[in-house]
Amino acid sequence: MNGVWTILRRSPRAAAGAGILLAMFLLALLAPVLTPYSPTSQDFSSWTTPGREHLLGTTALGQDVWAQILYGARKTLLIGLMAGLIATVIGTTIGVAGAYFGGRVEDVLNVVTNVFLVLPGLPLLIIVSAFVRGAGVWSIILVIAFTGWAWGARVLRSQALAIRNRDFVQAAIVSGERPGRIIFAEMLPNMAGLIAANFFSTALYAVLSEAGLSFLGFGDVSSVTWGTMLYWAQARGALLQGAWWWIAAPGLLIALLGTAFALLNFGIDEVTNPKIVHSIRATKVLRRGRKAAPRLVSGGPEPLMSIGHLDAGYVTPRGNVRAVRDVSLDVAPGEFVGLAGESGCGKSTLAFAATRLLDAPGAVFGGEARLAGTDLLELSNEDLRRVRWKDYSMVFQASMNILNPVIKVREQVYDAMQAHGITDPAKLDARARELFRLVGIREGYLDAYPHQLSGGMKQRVIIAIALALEPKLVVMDEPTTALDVVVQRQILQEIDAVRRRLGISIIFITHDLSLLVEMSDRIAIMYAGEIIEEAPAKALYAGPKHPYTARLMNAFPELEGPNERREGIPGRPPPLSVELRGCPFYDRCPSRMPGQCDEHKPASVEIVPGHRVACFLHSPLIKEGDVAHAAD
Ligand SMILES: Nc1ncnc2c1ncn2[C@@H]1O[C@H](COP(=O)(O)OP(=O)(O)OP(=O)(O)O)[C@@H](O)[C@H]1O
Repeated sequence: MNGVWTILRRSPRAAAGAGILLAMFLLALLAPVLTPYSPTSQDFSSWTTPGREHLLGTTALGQDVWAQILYGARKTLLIGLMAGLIATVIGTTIGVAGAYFGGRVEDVLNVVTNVFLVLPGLPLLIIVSAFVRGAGVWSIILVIAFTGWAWGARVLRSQALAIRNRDFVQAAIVSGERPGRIIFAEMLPNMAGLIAANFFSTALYAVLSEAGLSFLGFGDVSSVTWGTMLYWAQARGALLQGAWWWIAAPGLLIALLGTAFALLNFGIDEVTNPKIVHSIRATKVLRRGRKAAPRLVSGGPEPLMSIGHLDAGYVTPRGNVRAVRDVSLDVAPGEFVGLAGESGCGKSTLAFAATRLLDAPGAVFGGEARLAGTDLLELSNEDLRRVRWKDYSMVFQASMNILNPVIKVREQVYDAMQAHGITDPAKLDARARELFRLVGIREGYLDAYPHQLSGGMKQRVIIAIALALEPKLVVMDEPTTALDVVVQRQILQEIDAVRRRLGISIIFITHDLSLLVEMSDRIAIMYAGEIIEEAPAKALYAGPKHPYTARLMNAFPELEGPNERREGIPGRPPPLSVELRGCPFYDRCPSRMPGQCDEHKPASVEIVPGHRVACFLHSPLIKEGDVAHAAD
């Protein structure tokens, strides 16, 4: 339900579509209240023009057109929605089953889908409906659903294939979950936006098909729908008689209903595609208790990026996974901030949420992400498009896969610049060459295709694109993890050189704490969705305060000195789908204090300027509630 409200709130198109649809539902429901006449009774004089007695005039047989419109809405809506629903269920089942099971099943389902796709739609509809002619509204619904599911199956299969390869689905398969559970609990919720958009586009197809079939006389002409009204109007020569109302009323309403479905389709796509679904209920709950975001570096410069009390995660059928919990983090202009922590602690969710890229079922539950004072989470999609790439950009681990293999690198580098108004060919060329020099690729590769470049070069191209408009901030989530260590180091050195030259800020996410110590001005350590320690890199290296940071440091080899055997951290982080009481590291902490650390949550406290830690060893008296109280 939250998702529905979010879509309506964020997309004026979806809201307009829903408004029109609601109005039509009301017309259909309130038909007996809105007209005293039956849609089929022929009690009136023929061809009466619209007026007080007959709002929309009468037909050749003396039926009231307004009554026909009201009662016809019932069947037209029923046909549109039910045919849309059935076609979506068939399309989703076939698309997802093919993607999930692969092999023979996928081959067979693909052939079936392709056969339906190549058969021309209208002739197929006409042939099938000719067979079931006169069999009633439900046969029309089934005919339309039967001929209209294939396109949805194709689209949903593509998305299901992508989701099936995601880590959480692979993990569910490996852990032996049943296919039905994986499909319904893991995959389908991730496809909700596309399934809903597909439903409305199929409903649109159904309404238009019913109108077309009825108009041609292949519908159930004995029942009153907007489509059969058109059929009878045409058959009785309404236009020749000048009875425009008989044609105009159902015609316009069909167009309006089609528009409503199309608007809902676009609106859902607009909101679910641009990577954010706000959970309003959760947002409200969390905002009620919002405190002022703490400034990280006391007395430091005004931050460029200020993430304040950000809560984000995933909406799943088993409840919300709170992968980012009340995280506040500031980044000063030109600063290199490293974010480290074990796998699954929420680093990527934080990066995606703060840059408005969190895909459904990901959701921002509350908080803010201000870039130069503007909260990115509040921007309209249009405004977001304006600032993305220009004011901030992102490089992710698999970013190099976004390069289109059949388009030359040059054009793909030009893309972002052209989208922001740089169109002069000479300027584009000069800038592209400069960027390539900056990230250490020979300019000649501008005219290569991506498949001619190595993984390292492709990732450099992505970094060049991210820097193209000289953004103030670049968020990098494991940008070099897929590359070998030598290339990794070279690229990182170049990123650092570019940052210093252009004065951009960087948020850099990695598992590799030793790398961060070398590169960063400041480091934040994440654990179980929270930032548990943050400090200047050198201070953190020299004296980590949180037992987790200390153990994390110990798990990596020293930068210098003899090689020693490193210890891991025994135990596992707590699940993020449950509320945590006390310190999240309690179970694994060698210094835990029963009665204190498991009962109370330690607040993040600045123990020396610029060094914050959330641990009772260093802030024994301060619990989270105390801080909230003090802030009030
Ligand atoms: N689509 C999803 N549905 C439910 N939970 C998810 C989904 N995606 C991620 N999670 C969970 O959210 C938590 C945080 O994941 P995230 O990818 O942000 O961690 P991370 O620190 O970036 O991990 P890594 O370093 O391995 O990339 C994990 O526990 C993960 O299982």
